[in-house]
Amino acid sequence: MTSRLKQLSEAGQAVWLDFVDRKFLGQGGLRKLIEEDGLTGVTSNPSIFEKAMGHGDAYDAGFTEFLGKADASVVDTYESQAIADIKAAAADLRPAYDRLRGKDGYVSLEVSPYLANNTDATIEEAQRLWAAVGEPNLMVKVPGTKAGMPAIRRLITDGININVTLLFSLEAYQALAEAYVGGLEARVQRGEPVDRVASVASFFVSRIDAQIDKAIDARVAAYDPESDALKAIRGKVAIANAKLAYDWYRGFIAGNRWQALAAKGAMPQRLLWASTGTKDSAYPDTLYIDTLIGPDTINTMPPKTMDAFRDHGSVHGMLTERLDEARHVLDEAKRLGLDLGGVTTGLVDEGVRLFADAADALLGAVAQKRTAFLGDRQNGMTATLPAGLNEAVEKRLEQARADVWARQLWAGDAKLWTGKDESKWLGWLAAARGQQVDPAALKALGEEAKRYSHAVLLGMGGSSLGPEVLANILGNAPGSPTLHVLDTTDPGQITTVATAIDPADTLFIVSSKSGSTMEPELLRAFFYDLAGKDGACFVAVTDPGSKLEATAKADGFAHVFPGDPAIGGRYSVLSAFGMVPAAAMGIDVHAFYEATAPMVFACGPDAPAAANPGIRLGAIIGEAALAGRDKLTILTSPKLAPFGAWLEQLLAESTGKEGKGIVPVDLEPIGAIEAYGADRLFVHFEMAGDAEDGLDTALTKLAEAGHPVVRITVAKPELIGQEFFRWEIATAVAGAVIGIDPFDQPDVEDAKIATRKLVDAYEASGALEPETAAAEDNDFAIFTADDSGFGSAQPAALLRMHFAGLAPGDYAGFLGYVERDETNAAAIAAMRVAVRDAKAVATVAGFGPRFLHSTGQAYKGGPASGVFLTITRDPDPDLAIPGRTASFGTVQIAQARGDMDVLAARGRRVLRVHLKKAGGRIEALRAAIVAAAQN
Ligand SMILES: O=P(O)(O)OC[C@H]1O[C@](O)(CO)[C@@H](O)[C@@H]1O
Repeated sequence: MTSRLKQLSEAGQAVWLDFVDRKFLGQGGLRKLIEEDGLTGVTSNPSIFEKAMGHGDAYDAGFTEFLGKADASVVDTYESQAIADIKAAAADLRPAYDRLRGKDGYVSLEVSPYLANNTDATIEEAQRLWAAVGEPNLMVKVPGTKAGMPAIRRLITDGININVTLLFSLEAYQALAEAYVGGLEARVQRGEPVDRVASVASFFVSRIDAQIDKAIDARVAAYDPESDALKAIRGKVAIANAKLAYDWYRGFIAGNRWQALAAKGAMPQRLLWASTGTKDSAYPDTLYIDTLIGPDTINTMPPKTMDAFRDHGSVHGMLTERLDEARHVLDEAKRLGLDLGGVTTGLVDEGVRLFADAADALLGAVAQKRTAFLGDRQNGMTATLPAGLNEAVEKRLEQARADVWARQLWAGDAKLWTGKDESKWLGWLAAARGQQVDPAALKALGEEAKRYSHAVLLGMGGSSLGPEVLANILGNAPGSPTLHVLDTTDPGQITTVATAIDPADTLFIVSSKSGSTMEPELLRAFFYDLAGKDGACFVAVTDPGSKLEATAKADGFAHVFPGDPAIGGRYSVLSAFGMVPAAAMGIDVHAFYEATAPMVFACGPDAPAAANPGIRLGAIIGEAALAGRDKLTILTSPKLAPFGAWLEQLLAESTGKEGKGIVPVDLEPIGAIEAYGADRLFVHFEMAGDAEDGLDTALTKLAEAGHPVVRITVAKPELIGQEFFRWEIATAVAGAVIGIDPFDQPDVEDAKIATRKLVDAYEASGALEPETAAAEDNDFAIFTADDSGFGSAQPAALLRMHFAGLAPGDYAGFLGYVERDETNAAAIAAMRVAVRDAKAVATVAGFGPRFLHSTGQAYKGGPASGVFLTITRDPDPDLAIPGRTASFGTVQIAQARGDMDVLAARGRRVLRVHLKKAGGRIEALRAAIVAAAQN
């Protein structure tokens, strides 16, 4: 017996398959349907590909082959496989296409549903897919939205075959017919052929009944007086709607306008019945086939519906029959207030959303496959979160997916944050792909730098911390100079570097985005003098037009490398600010970007929130902060320890404002469980083969005790660039979660102003403003912001009172305006441990003025929970600044005082200890703090 499906084609209706799958195609399933059932077309959509690709392993070999050639974005990975399937289906259908001379034999591939409301993007994507598939029997599928119509007209004009999807109403269908005909007429006008441009109008059926029937059922259940009339049209509205669309089609193609095109060989835009699987089990499963048969139409069926029709479908009930009844059904629907217009409008939006949801699921699944395939080429991340936080994170990720945060972020949509000028600060996204630097210039610099044994980078905050990570984690290549980073005014530290180098054998890199930051300016003056005013061994990295650029030109610097003004300092490491020093150290910048790329792809606009490692991390740290776990505690395996200083400036300066934000806790030695309050989130970084004894067990115990623990693994040093990028995305996303602008630093400026005031006064008068200690002994002089409440207590008593104020959720900050060396670092670490263990609070530490350009923002502008101890001393020996009255030591003290004034003005609890020469200096303070914490 002839297949029942074949009988449909005999009745003039083409049978298409609404399904694609790699195995099915590979096993000849489509060819069998073509042969046995007379099938002449295939349709696909994001849901179909999600079912095919998102589950099972049928595509694993394809993914492996594609990604094995070069790493790629999530969407490119998906498309590579979708296009392969579409090409395979096109090949199977090609004999039919040739035999029917282009009248049929098509396969459809849909443009991204994310573009459904964007005409230009739809055009671009359709043209791209058309070229990528490169088969004449492809139909690019475009949603029939308002924005879709002009795109369709344009694409038809271009001669691209178009399947228009998501048509529900007669009005939309008529607008589409206008677009199609308009496109063909434009071709005729240009003298181009129209006989091989094909288009179909996919009219959705069952979804209409699903909505209308629901409304009917609700009213019947509520004993509507019209219940009988309502029941009489149940399950009939969608078919009536389709029949009238077909009736309009017949009238239209009979008209003169169409006939003129037909005379030139144009093919009518056939109606294609889609959404033909019944949604209501009370209806026959072939309802939307049996009733919609007619010449020059298509019915695309999912395999189940096709099987059902093959088994028990009936070929009767032509579309042209009982049109009066159809009109009556629609009249009745109108009379009964069933609002078909509202339903069909709503269904377009819902259809777009459903396809976007399916695309999210599909791309999420592909992202996971991609990550699994890449193995340790992409840094890993796992999170163990307490139940409440986990729930909040998953909820946030779902919101981020539905509200398209990934695409909003990459498109620079300020609405993701506070709607201010955030869109101007996203240059770091392109920079991560190597687009901000000039590779040839960097290569040349690398060669040039080989003539030096040392390189010294002079910069602050973002301009110094990234290069410092690169120097400490990657180091210089053999034959290239060793990089020293100076981000201080501390005379001892400057002297240490000045004596470690030979100025005649050193390349100096002056790095400042603004080009007006005080510290690099003073350091430049100092080293320029030291190098005998020879600009040839200096290079500058600075934003175009800065004061530093002018100085560099005037002083004959060897090169000036431009930054991108659309990148803030703390997001600048993957731009010239990180890559110039990297190149100078002999690091292969091109290879570095390649090693970073997997994370850039993984965090791309096409990776839905839950499968996007940057967004997931941002949701975790943002939600943790909202839940009071705002002390992000950084623990690392030894080789990754230098990363913390860069990370803390990124997090603190980006999020710590308006009394909100994340307080990063770096270099605090791990402690016992009891030492940690409920305000912690632990983040562990581990380089392969670098595990620290006992740390893993300690982390497991912390997680078991209910603390959130995120673990990040890095296979080798070269992959550190991935963490720069992951955390930049995460920080930007955490900003959105917390509700702040992650790209400004509103509280940094005040300390700079206060310092300048003090230094200017010094330059004018030769002395800093006098100050009176609140208490003094042989070791220390203690200064308070005001003398209220302290009376004439002894230093020890003042310290005790200061730390006694620490409550759960507070943190203690040690701000040392002393040389950043091992002795001081160890002493401060011991102070932190003593306070943490005694008070169960988090502790932070910074060396001044370095931290002023980093965590200083959060200490002043973030949560008001900091209790600070500023540590100063008179430097001995001090160091003169060329051309200035003030010495480096004076500037450093002025910075400490200026910072303390601003902290106090912001209501932060702060005390300053000035270490006296007579005492044991830092050791004496360590002992005093240990004692003060105990009481
Ligand atoms: O590169 P610049 O302009 O010298 O700024 C250095 C650092 O100072 C800050 O502006 C904070 O003071 C940081 O954001 C920045 O990274």
